[in-house]
Amino acid sequence: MQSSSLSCPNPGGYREGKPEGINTDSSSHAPDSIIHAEIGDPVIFEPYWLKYGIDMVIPPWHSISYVSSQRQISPFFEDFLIDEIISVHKIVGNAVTKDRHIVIGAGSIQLLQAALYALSVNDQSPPLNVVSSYPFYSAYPVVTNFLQSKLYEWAGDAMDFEPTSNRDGYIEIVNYPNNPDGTIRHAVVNGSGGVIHDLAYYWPQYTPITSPADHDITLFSLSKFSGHAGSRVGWAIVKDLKVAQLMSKYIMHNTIGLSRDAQARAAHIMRYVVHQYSQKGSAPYRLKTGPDNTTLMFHHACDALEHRWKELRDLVVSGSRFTLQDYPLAFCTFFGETTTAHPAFAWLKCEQDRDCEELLNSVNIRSRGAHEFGILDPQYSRISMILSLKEFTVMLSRLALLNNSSQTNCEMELTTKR
Ligand SMILES: Cc1ncc(COP(=O)(O)O)c(C=O)c1O
Repeated sequence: MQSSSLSCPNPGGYREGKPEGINTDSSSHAPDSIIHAEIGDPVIFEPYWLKYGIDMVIPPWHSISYVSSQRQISPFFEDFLIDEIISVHKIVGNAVTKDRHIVIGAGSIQLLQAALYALSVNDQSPPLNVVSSYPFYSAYPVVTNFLQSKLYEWAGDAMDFEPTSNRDGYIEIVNYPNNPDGTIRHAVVNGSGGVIHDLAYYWPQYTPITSPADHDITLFSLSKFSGHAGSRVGWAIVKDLKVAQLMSKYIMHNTIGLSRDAQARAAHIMRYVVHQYSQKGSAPYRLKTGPDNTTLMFHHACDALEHRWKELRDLVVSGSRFTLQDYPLAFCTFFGETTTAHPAFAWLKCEQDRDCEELLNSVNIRSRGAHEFGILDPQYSRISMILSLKEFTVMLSRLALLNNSSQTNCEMELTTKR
């Protein structure tokens, strides 16, 4: 038995297939079935990997030891995964990796906690304030306060945070493109604190890549890069060696590193993507240069998201019930074209209804209401754009029902169809 995790993917083994269509049968969804659009589960990638992915085998004798690397700042980080991470960023041009340290964790959510620890552990002051501009990713307050740490505590909206002489210790989390509203954000607190940049969605399928990110601590996640959320692999690119060492220490004490199987799988997936694009030369990798582009991961994902966003926008403008965030055009260095964002979530505003989450609930679409993102206005709710095609299609048909009818009429229509 051989482990393909340790060798280059064989181009001859790639399976060809048609790109994801949008014409999926939605009849099997009963009107009372629940559409789970409240979570950001990236199963939109599943058909792609089913068609184009190549198999990988990890034999039972492989990765038995706790430790692997002799080269990295932690013996729990696989050298070959770090090499692939660097290659991926080089191809995409979305982050500076030269003279940086890479820390690997169980998803970017563990790395966020590692970064909070690293930035606060040597601070003698009362707990550091953790802030983020709202609407902020709903996990930030939960994760920050989960263990009721003495090192840091959630302090809410970064815009409201006023550093004063006796209250200036803070850590700001900046997320771009932002979950839930897809906007590009910058740090807003002008004090002497640390900043964590969460760039889970800074990939060309979601937003134009305008320049390589170059921050003190930058978090990325396999889940939004290629859809492999279940592998639980994230990485941080860190400027300062001491911060990287403290983050690695947190991961060592928290989970004794990350599964080596997961690291091998992540490296295998990345190697596949790197191989695809390096065969095409260097960036820009134009969007419409040939029929084989649909076999390329970023092109395929970008296409699928662009299609979904067009469908949702067409629906929204055909009525007056909903509005959506607009995104500016920007030059994407990866595609070499001026493109716009197609975020993983739509930040839907219900124009005629007091509570958007409640309205969507009435047609069995679960969404995440604005209150979870620090916003008091219940007219906003977040829906996933990266759910399965089947669920997306049903969600659209239910939104269409709502769009041109009063809530009561719409419910009547759904009831009649049962
Ligand atoms: C902004 C943001 N950061 C981090 C995460 C967590 O990613 P991971 O699955 O790598 O823990 C998510 C997941 O949806 C996210 O939306």
